This record gives sequence, C-alpha cells and structure tokens, in this order.
Amino acid sequence: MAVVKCAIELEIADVIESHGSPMTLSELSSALACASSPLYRIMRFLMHRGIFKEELTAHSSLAYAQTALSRRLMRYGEHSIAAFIMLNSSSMVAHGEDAWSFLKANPAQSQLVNEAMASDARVAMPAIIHGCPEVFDGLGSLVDVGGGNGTTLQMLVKAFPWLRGIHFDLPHVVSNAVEFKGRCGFPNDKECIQILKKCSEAISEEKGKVIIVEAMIEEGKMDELSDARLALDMAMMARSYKRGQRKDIEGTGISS
Ligand SMILES: C[S@@+](CC[C@H](N)C(=O)[O-])C[C@H]1O[C@@H](n2cnc3c(N)ncnc32)[C@H](O)[C@@H]1O
Repeated sequence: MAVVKCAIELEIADVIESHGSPMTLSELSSALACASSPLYRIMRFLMHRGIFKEELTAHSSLAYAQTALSRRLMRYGEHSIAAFIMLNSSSMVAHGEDAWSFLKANPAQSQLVNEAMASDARVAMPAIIHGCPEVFDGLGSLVDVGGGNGTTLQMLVKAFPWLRGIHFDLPHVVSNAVEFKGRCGFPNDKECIQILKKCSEAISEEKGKVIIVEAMIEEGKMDELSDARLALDMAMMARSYKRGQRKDIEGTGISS
C-alpha cells in the first residue's frame, strides 16, 4: 500500500498518461524530478504487482507503460481511485469525536473523504446502472441519503433522465457538492435503521422504494470479490467506530 501511495503522490501514472506513450527510466525520472535509482526500484515493484508494464519504445528501449490498473492511480479523471487509496492509507484520527464532526472541522480531510466516496461511486455506479436499470423504472424522484458530493446522484439522473434527484447530506458536504443542493444524513447501524424506517415512511406505498447499495459478506461463501468486500469491511470498521464504541476495536491493532 505504501508504494502505491508513493506512486500516487509522485503522480507517476498522470505523467505517463500525459506523455502519451511509454516512458523510459530517464524520461520518467526527469519528468518527476526524482532520482532514477529509487524510481527504478519502485517501478520494478509496481510492475511485479502488474500495476505498470514494460514495453519497447520505437527505438527498442525498454519503457514503462500504463495498464488499466495504473490508470486507477491517476490523481484525476473518471477512472481514478487515488483519493480512495489515499484515504484508506491515511492515519486520519477523529480524537474522540464522531467522524462527521471531525470532518466538519477539517475541510482538507473532508474533501479527501468526499473525493474518495466519489471515486468509489464512479466505479460502482456503472455496474448498477447497466446491471439493474429496472430498479429505477417507475420512480419519479430519488433521494440520495448521505449522498456525499453528489457524484452518485449526478450519474443516476444522467442515466435515467426521468428521475428528479434530491441530494441529502450534511450542510458542509452539500456546500461543496458537484451539482446538487440539499441537506442532512446518518452514521451507525442503529441510526441507519432509524433513517431507513423514516425513508420507508416517507415514500408512497405503491411506487416508492428504498434502494440500498451495499457490499454484502456472506459468511463462509467466498468468490472473486471477497477480497474487496473483506478489505472494505476492515476500512469501515477502522473509520466508523466512535467514542464509547472504540473499546470494541482496542487491542486489535486496527486504528482509525
Ligand atoms: C460513507 S459516506 C457515503 C457517501 C456516498 N453515499 C457514497 O456511497 O459514495 C457517508 C455520507 O453520510 C453523510 N452523513 C453523515 N452523517 C450525516 C447526517 N447526520 N446527516 C446527513 N448526512 C450525513 C456524510 O457527510 C457522508 O457524505
């Protein structure tokens, strides 16, 4: 994880992408203003993990090339999950507050969280839009509860133009949202249940529905996505415990 974070911070993928073709070690090291020896070792590791690959240039020199995975490490763009990785490798600590109060007082961290959620939405939403579009049939409006910076809602109203999107989040998050304006939201399981009950009370019985997008872990059942599901569960556990609940994870070595 540390090497991947280093690749993001150095913007290696962005530099190769904007170069437009594979880059030799000397090209890359001068573009990044980075010593070639450690850079060579970093790239060797990242290639070994299949994140970058080696190709021949037109002059038959070896050069570093992008892969679908390395494009995920670009700082910007629709394929980027850089913010998600930076968030999950950060040592953000809420110091006894709940995470959302901490983020309200720390705009830079709040922006990182919002960008991380948005990058996750850009990966997950196409699967929902193309995999189960029927879920949105017959709906007139859609409230995204705790919708972050509005990326999810923006993608949904674009894909299903008959939907009227209502973005619902904390005021300091909504004020930095991509396109929508609204307010309010939620934190732990008990409160989630309460919010979902309220949502269900608020919607019409014939046409309304509560749509939950969640990574499900079925005990004892493993598939090719189990690794991602279990890693997400660890990230959520580390990030979402607050004062009074922290004793539950103390001693596990997992920290928020
Ligand atoms: C884990 S993020 C999820 C973001 C987005 N739904 C997604 O999946 O990408 C949870 C969101 O809930 C919001 N939230 C937390 N407490 C809230 C509250 N009391 N009222 C409104 N929104 C809240 C946070 O600001 C954050 O944007």
